[in-house]
Amino acid sequence: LAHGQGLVLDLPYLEDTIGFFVFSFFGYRRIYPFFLLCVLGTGRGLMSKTSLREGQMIISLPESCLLTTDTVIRSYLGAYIAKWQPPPSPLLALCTFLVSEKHAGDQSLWKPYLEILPKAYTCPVCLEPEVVNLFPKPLKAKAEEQRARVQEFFSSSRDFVSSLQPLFSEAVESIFSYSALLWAWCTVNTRAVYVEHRQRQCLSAEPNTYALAPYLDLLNHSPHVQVKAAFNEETHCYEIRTVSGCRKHEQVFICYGPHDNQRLLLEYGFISVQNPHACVHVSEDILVKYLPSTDKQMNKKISILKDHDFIENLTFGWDGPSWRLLTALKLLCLEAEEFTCWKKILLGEIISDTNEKRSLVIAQKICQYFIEETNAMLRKVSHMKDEVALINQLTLVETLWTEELKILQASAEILNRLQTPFR
Ligand SMILES: C[S@@+](CC[C@H](N)C(=O)[O-])C[C@H]1O[C@@H](n2cnc3c(N)ncnc32)[C@H](O)[C@@H]1O
Repeated sequence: LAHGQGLVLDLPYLEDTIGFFVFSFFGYRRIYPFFLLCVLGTGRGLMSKTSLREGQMIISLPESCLLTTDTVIRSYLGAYIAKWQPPPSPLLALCTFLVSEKHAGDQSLWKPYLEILPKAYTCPVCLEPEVVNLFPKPLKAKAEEQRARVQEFFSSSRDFVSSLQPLFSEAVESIFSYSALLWAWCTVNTRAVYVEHRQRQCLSAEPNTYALAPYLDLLNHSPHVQVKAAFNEETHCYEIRTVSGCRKHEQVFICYGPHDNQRLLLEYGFISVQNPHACVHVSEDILVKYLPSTDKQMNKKISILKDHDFIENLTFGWDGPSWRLLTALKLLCLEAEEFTCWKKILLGEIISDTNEKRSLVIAQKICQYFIEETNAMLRKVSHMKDEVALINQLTLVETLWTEELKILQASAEILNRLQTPFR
């Protein structure tokens, strides 16, 4: 199997577990051409028993199978949500329902689904701070934002959660603990599909676009496939069609979006090896690191880049430095007498051989700096793997840095070739 060794389980198992839920519980008996497949590396996934042609339906899940805020509002929680002021957010409503149903155990109608949900997640908010500390700088900042957002989500849930006490014999604080709400938050964040719902007065005005889709949410991500996924208003089903087709007995992948690895780790807790969208981000401080500090126009150049939205999304990728990164460097490398030409640079024009050459040299230096930094981080992670009992978390970070190193090495080679005409 492309993603490591796997174990194929046959339909009886599927019927026993989630099959019971989707096929029997909802009286929904359409048989999909899938086995459930256990794959190391991607977690569980689905495999097609037949080949799927371009445009063919992968899965069509009826609205009644979706777990949305409508489900929550129709439930025993609905009355509590309706009377709570200010109205809880759609995310809080869903998370509260997930925790409450999990607590209900055998009594929950959603038990078969809840049982197959992961017990733990690997989004940065779930990782140890010493592991997050090993992230590339931009990801580390986003991971810290994520942690702060989840903590705020938890503290702002306290009053609403207290209002639910009449529903439970145990103290609500112990049921809706930080770890329980974190688990629910990660479940929604990593598994929900996008379905627009009408705004409900009993919920806050934040986006109400989450739908948990049992069975469908076993589909793993590949950046190499294309799918069309949306809620079909005519059939009232959430439908996914393959655009690229799928071979018989292969795992069926969908594409969560054209995300780079840092985004995949941040939102879904995994890294995609050989991801064509993977890249290494160049921040402002690194961009100017190898430029002469004596350049009197440097501040002006930086503010031009900022005004024209050229200071962010500067990257190295498998194809070398991005056009945006080279353009920013060309502008920063302008000689004093060329400075008036800055608009031409932003339009993609070549100003002079000197400018072309200088910008490539600086790009190469930045790339080399990143290669050294990446190698140092890989050594650090490797030492920590010997000492700290966080092997899975450290392996995740190691994979991220290893992929970044491959990208930088490819970029360095490309930059070498680009400089040949100027030697
Ligand atoms: C919608 S679920 C897919 C089903 C999941 N594998 C499971 O066992 O429940 C999304 C999660 O699956 C995992 N995943 C999806 N695609 C992956 C991939 N290409 N490589 C590794 N893990 C992947 C990640 O943990 C992600 O958060």
